[in-house]
Amino acid sequence: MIIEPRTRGFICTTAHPTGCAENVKAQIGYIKSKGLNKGPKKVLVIGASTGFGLASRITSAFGSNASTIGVFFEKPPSEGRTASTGWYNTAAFETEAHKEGLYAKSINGDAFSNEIKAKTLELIKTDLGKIDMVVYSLASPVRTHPETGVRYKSTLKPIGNSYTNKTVDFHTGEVKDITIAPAEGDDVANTVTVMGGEDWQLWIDALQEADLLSENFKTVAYSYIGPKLTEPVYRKGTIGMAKDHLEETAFTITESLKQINGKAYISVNKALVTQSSAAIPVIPLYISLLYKIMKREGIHEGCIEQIHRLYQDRLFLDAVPTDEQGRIRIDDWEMRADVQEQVAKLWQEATTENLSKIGDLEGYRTDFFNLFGFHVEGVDYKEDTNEIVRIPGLKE
Ligand SMILES: NC(=O)c1ccc[n+]([C@@H]2O[C@H](COP(=O)([O-])OP(=O)(O)OC[C@H]3O[C@@H](n4cnc5c(N)ncnc54)[C@H](O)[C@@H]3O)[C@@H](O)[C@H]2O)c1
Repeated sequence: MIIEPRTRGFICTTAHPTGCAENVKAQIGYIKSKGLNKGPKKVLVIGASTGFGLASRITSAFGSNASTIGVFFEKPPSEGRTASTGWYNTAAFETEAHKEGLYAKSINGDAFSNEIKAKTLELIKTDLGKIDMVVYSLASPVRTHPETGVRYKSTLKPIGNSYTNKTVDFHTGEVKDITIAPAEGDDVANTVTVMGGEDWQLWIDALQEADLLSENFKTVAYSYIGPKLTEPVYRKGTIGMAKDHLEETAFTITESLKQINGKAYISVNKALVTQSSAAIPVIPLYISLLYKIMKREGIHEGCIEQIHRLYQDRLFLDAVPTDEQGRIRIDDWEMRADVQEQVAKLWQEATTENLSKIGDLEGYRTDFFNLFGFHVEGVDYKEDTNEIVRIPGLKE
């Protein structure tokens, strides 16, 4: 079929297999060209099909020849309907990994559930024995609690007062004010339940109880801080409370891993266009201004560059550099004072009329369509494309 982007706000309901495969190959090419001095050997990536999780899987496999198991929640294709983007990404990743003789298998389902945890543990036990790293890179708006069956929804709201600021509709380029009402009722608690650290801890506890973690095991989860500008809706909002909880959980997990000399890390990553960040009001405008400055300064990175730097210059050094709260910082270039000063200045100036000049709206849009395999250079979108693609190592 001829596959075209079908967007609804920040969602795209179609994905292009060839475009997704080209994206994955480009990320693999980047890692191969850079190499890694040191890396993991047997890795479980939870949230492995898009964004930072996919980049972590690629960096592990093609940087240090790691065997990888990926867990994710993606929609398979059916006749006349494309799969979701993470499905095609994974199919391409596994095809490339298998060509090089690398072990790569995947599990598609709800990572929050006991069933998917049990299935993953079984696969590790049978195929890998013990693993030396878990990357926890889930981003989800909902979580069904495995014990109670209650379904919690996360929100992206300020706490205390409503928040008004500029935002952009990145499809039309219209810059306008948006007001977001403050959290109410159980919004904070629910968001912490979905995006906090409880599920990360449950995974590590289950793996440890099953004796599947090797000596000096590492686990890393991803967090975000961002500038003052977005604080009310991000770091001091409902999602920020969840990130606080996730960050505290790193200490609890490290404590529980003492016997095997294991350690849990938080890596604070840069703001990037992913399916998750596109959903957060205000952030797309911030990212389009940030991209403009970081590209001009020659310090722009995507997910793959970020994760390569995380492995090469942080996580696998003998002494892992962290901030005073024990977090790894690969948002260091985003947070540079000169970068933030320039973004804050542009923020004041940004209007519908000037955004395409003073910001990188085009870069934002390209990245957004690229997420789904569209607007990828070299892909012939007029060509008839088979939407039915198999993931070779998918565990049914
Ligand atoms: N995008 C950013 O700007 C940014 C910046 C810093 C930190 N982070 C953090 O990085 C992490 C990953 O975010 P991302 O932006 O790469 O997101 P993403 O949307 O690209 O990836 C989310 C992944 O989680 C999987 N997933 C979602 N729900 C699931 C479920 N119930 N069961 C199994 N898998 C499920 C998806 O299949 C996908 O693989 C998040 O913790 C996010 O807060 C993101």
